[in-house]
Amino acid sequence: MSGGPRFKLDHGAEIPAIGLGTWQSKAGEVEAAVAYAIKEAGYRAIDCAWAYGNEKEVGEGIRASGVPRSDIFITSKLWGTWHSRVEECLDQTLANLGTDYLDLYLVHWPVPLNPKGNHPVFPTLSSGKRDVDHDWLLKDTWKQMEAVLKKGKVKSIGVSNFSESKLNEILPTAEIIPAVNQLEIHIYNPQHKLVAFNKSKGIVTQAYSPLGSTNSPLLADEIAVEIAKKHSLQPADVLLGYLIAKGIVVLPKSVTPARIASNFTGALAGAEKLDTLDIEKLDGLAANGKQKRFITPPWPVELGFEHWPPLPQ
Ligand SMILES: NC(=O)C1=CN([C@@H]2O[C@H](COP(=O)(O)OP(=O)(O)OC[C@H]3O[C@@H](n4cnc5c(N)ncnc54)[C@H](OP(=O)(O)O)[C@@H]3O)[C@@H](O)[C@H]2O)C=CC1
Ligand SMILES: O=C[C@H](O)[C@@H](O)[C@@H](O)[C@H](O)C(=O)O
Repeated sequence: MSGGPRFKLDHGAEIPAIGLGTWQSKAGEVEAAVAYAIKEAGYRAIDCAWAYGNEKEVGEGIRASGVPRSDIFITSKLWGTWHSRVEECLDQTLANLGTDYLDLYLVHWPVPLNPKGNHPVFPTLSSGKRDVDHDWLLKDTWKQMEAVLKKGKVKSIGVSNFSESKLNEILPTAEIIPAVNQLEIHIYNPQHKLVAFNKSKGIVTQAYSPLGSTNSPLLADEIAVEIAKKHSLQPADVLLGYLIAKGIVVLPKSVTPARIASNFTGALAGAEKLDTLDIEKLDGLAANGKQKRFITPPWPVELGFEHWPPLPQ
């Protein structure tokens, strides 16, 4: 099976420490990227979402790899307009991907959106603000997540973009603890406290945008470059290896074959070569003036995160 190192989830399943991201991977590019990642570069995990609009092509890429479905860890995510209809959104995702189960299903954001609004993905009010369903409770979304798990349609369930306060909206009534919390985590937004909170609850942290997303300044960070030079690594290897060394799953996205391959081998090399001092230096960057988030959609509700921009007026 391989696919690199794996981390244990609380209920005993295992999750590959490296997965390929697919957000903003375009039609005409993503099938080849996914097939290459699995067949040539050694990936065994793919991170998808209903909202990315490219799940059909991702599924084609998985099949084109020739690697059996059972060897691949597929994650997808429930979008906000579906919080009150979890199984329906999941069924669309399963049909899109051409599979009858997911390895991991996540609540994409802790923000239920109006299912009868003016747009199926991003409903808005006349003010232009996103149309949030303020009457729907996250604990009821979670009940439905538990139901699809019990039905066998998904092997693990988790959340994404949940702060400690949002986790506390579901934990008291949860029968099943989220296996994973997928968050924006990288050297400029390490969220040390939230990662520790996840750990205290047995929740594995996954890092999205681990390279700093599109046009990232992280790859040129002085300290990351210095550590890369010291170990004959690329800066991307340092950014990814740093997270894996801390027990955090990384989800680098690329549609460029050379980067898909080097992110996989480089992440492993980085995790092996970085020493305690390197990790300490990288851990301290955000607190020393480099704190920055790259993914801050204009949700008109408090998410409870540190370092989140003011809500839209
Ligand atoms: N749960 C959530 O809300 C979110 C989840 N995610 C998930 O996490 C994944 C990763 O996050 P994402 O925001 O895409 O950002 P990443 O940090 O993975 O960065 C992706 C960008 O970096 C480029 N890149 C990739 N590898 C290298 C490299 N070795 N050297 C230089 N540039 C490189 C890619 O370009 P190119 O493709 O052209 O090679 C792309 O522009 C997403 O694809 C998605 O699956 C992301 C955001 C939010
Ligand atoms: O997973 C990727 C991100 O969460 C992305 O789906 C959102 O940031 C979305 O573009 C939004 O504007 O809300």
